Amino acid sequence: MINVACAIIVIENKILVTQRSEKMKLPLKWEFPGGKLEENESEIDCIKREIKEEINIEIEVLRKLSNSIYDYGNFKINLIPFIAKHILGEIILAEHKDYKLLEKVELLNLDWAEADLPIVEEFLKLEL
Ligand SMILES: Nc1nc2c([nH]c(=O)n2[C@H]2C[C@H](O)[C@@H](COP(=O)(O)OP(=O)(O)OP(=O)(O)O)O2)c(=O)[nH]1
Repeated sequence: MINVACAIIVIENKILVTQRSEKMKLPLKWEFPGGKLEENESEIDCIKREIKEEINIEIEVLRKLSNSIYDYGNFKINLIPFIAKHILGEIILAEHKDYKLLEKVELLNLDWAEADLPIVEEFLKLEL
């Protein structure tokens, strides 16, 4: 099982979502940006590092949501979600095809990576 941290990043009351590129696994699916934990790396360090690497911004982590464990068949993932806020920097995509800043209700309309669906649902139930 691979451990992947991801971040629901709030920027001026909108939620940042990113689209995987054609070349990545799960091509063109929407996700919360993030990536795999490295050896001996904390979940928080991982998500801050991945967000800086992938979308060029610095975040402050606010809280953790429930992990989502999902079996894609050829690999199994433990997806570790955090809510975070944007602190510094402009969005520059290093790997993703696209991004959107959406209202909460708009999150339901995306073609999500399957593992993200329970996270989207938990997030939508929160007061924010
Ligand atoms: N970053 C991120 N990955 C997710 C989410 N949901 C989901 O199923 N995944 C999957 C897609 C990837 O297989 C894995 C994250 O790995 P990654 O983005 O660091 O690496 P990758 O698969 O693109 O690259 P690689 O395995 O080919 O080296 O987790 C999500 O919300 N965010």
